[in-house]
Amino acid sequence: MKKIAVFTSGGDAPGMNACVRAVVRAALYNGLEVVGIRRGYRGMAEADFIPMESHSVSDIIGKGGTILKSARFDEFRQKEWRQKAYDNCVKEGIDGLVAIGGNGTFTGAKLLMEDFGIPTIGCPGTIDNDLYGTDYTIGFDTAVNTALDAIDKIRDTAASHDRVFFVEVMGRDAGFIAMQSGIGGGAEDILVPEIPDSMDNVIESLKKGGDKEKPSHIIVVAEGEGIGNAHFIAQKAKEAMPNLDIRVSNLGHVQRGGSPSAIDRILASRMGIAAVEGLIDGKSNVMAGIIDDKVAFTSFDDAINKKKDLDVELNKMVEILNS
Ligand SMILES: Nc1ncnc2c1ncn2[C@@H]1O[C@H](COP(=O)(O)OP(=O)(O)O)[C@@H](O)[C@H]1O
Ligand SMILES: O=P(O)(O)OC[C@H]1O[C@](O)(COP(=O)(O)O)[C@@H](O)[C@@H]1O
Repeated sequence: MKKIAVFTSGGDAPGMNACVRAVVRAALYNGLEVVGIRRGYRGMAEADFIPMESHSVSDIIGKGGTILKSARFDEFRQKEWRQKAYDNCVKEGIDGLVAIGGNGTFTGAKLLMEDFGIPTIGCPGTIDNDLYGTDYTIGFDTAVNTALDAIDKIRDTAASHDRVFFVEVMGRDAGFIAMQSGIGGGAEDILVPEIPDSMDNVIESLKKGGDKEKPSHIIVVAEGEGIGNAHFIAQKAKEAMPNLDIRVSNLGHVQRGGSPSAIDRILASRMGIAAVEGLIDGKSNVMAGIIDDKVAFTSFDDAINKKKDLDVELNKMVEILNS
């Protein structure tokens, strides 16, 4: 192996830059040439390559977003676009890839590998933490802390006005951010897609709040919650309990930005180095994750298809901590 490429794709997650830096520096350390591909698979199909030197990644470890930019590029589902991407990689002399992203990014990488045999290792980059084969994904810890900071601030105003707040956090299909930020923020209730909920349960929880002379109430709602989004749930709650002063706050994309936490910087650096060392060792079609604080490689198939379970028992804590 002589020359590898690194790219970020799908969403962006705080810590992706730390991962790009680790990949570049680990490649150079091991005597490999390295290029960056801008805007993920779009850049691969459009030959948007930039040579990376050690200084190219100076001063990015603490920066949010991704210097390589990210893109959602649905055309990559078609083989003709993957062919173009592969041809560009061959022209550029690339013989290994490090893909930083989530499920979709790994699906694209797996198809590229199956179609053309280009060795690829993935690093899990998504704030949602919903990837099998790693205890935590790059960006999750920072996103939880961002959500927590917002919940603390919402608590101040909720308490002053005796209000009920439904706070929606990200997590398209998973409740990891909701569970951790909800517990850390002292939420009275947490609604996640992994636990079947009903409006009756929500209303019961709101009534309990009233009984305890604790009229301010924070309910954290994961984006993928089965009942509906925070606005819908708030509207139903208002219909059932018109006397409550209810507000909704959707934290949105602020959760994807900002300087990565120490945990994310270190996680991303470990994963980036592991990906390069994995390629050098002849590994491919795998994701470099960290399980029980040790590097672990998991096949793209498993990372994509197996579901990482949220520990639903954590929800029991919410009941105990609100008694
Ligand atoms: N089924 C697929 N086949 C080929 N490429 C895919 C597929 N799914 C996703 N991709 C590529 O990966 C990119 C990132 O996927 P996406 O689901 O948006 O984000 P993430 O990687 O964070 O899950 C897509 O924009 C597309 O270029
Ligand atoms: O605005 P976008 O880019 O479509 O992303 C929104 C999505 O990004 C996420 O934060 C994470 O998505 P990725 O797994 O693609 O990184 C989801 O929770 C959310 O639904």
